[in-house]
Amino acid sequence: MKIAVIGAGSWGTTLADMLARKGFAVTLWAYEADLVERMRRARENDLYLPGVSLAAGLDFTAELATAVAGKDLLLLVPPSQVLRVLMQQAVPHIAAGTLVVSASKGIETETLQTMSEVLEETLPTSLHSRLAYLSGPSFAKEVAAGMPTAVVVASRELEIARLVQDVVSTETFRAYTHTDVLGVELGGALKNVIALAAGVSDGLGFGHNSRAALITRGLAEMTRLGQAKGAQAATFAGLAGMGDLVLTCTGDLSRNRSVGIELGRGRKLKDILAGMKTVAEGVKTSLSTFRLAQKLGVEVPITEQMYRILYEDKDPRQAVVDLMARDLRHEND
Ligand SMILES: NC(=O)c1ccc[n+]([C@@H]2O[C@H](COP(=O)([O-])OP(=O)(O)OC[C@H]3O[C@@H](n4cnc5c(N)ncnc54)[C@H](O)[C@@H]3O)[C@@H](O)[C@H]2O)c1
Ligand SMILES: O=P(O)(O)OC[C@H](O)CO
Repeated sequence: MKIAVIGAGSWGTTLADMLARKGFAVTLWAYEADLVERMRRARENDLYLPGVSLAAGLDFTAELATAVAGKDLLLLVPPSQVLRVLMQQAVPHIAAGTLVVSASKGIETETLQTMSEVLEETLPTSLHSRLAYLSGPSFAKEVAAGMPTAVVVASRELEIARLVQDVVSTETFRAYTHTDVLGVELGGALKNVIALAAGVSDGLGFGHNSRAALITRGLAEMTRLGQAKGAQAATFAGLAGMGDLVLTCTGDLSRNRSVGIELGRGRKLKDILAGMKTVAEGVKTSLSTFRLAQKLGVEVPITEQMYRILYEDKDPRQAVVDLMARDLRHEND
């Protein structure tokens, strides 16, 4: 099977390396042409995955058309906000019958569309039944180090999910199948917003009680919004929901949680982002999720406060006060 991985950030590079080691012919497309040159020479992604020696058979290119042409499977791993433009450029070169798997976690800010909605709008209808989504608790660094990891592959067509499950699973990377595409992709996108909030809580010096409350009530609002959009509630109790939420709200490797910690310590968003070359998807997804929730008439109190901290420069301490002062209610309301 010939595979192209689109996006050479830490996750795309890790997945490309893993699949090349499994014996597939893998081409990794990078946005940065100079990075391609360096990866070819040193077999290391010094920008996004330093210190990891890449598989001998892994091929690199900065040409998107070359990357996608003649492939059996495309694994899409760019930041979510650029998926649309990349697909618009790639479409004329994608062969009929190609499997297309998205591993990006986010919601477009302009359209409020999820990755499945973006792909269904940009790819020809003939490819829609060939689409799948990879999500779940998976820090790239830990996967690259061969640490046991469990993820979910969702597709509306169970057969396609099974096919992709077989392709991506290894001795240390265990994929489960799912058919709730929306639930799986929303779990991965929405948890980033709650992870920012958990970081803010840590940065403010709050403790385990606060974090546990954010995780649990965060899951409640993720589920509420997901259901309003047509996802299944049970999906949010699985790897792509609760699993990824716990990982990202507690793990020191999370970029989203790290950004939240800095905000909680009083740094300004633009200063934090200026020093970052990696993507913290939750920053943009806070905006899209808050707008989406307003559009669907769903209450998302944690996301709303995160949006106000990020986009209205609200003092994080006041955001906590406002969250705690809301009307008292039943837990399941
Ligand atoms: N890193 C992880 O542990 C991890 C795990 C699961 C899912 N993800 C998801 O994978 C996606 C990619 O994240 P990552 O962590 O691999 O990236 P990263 O933060 O390591 O690197 C940033 C990436 O953005 C790319 N980029 C920047 N500007 C671009 C542009 N204009 N056009 C195209 N590409 C551009 C860079 O080339 C690079 O590939 C995100 O949606 C993320 O949520 C990441
Ligand atoms: O580092 P983060 O916060 O982008 O999280 C990475 C992955 O989504 C964890 O599953």
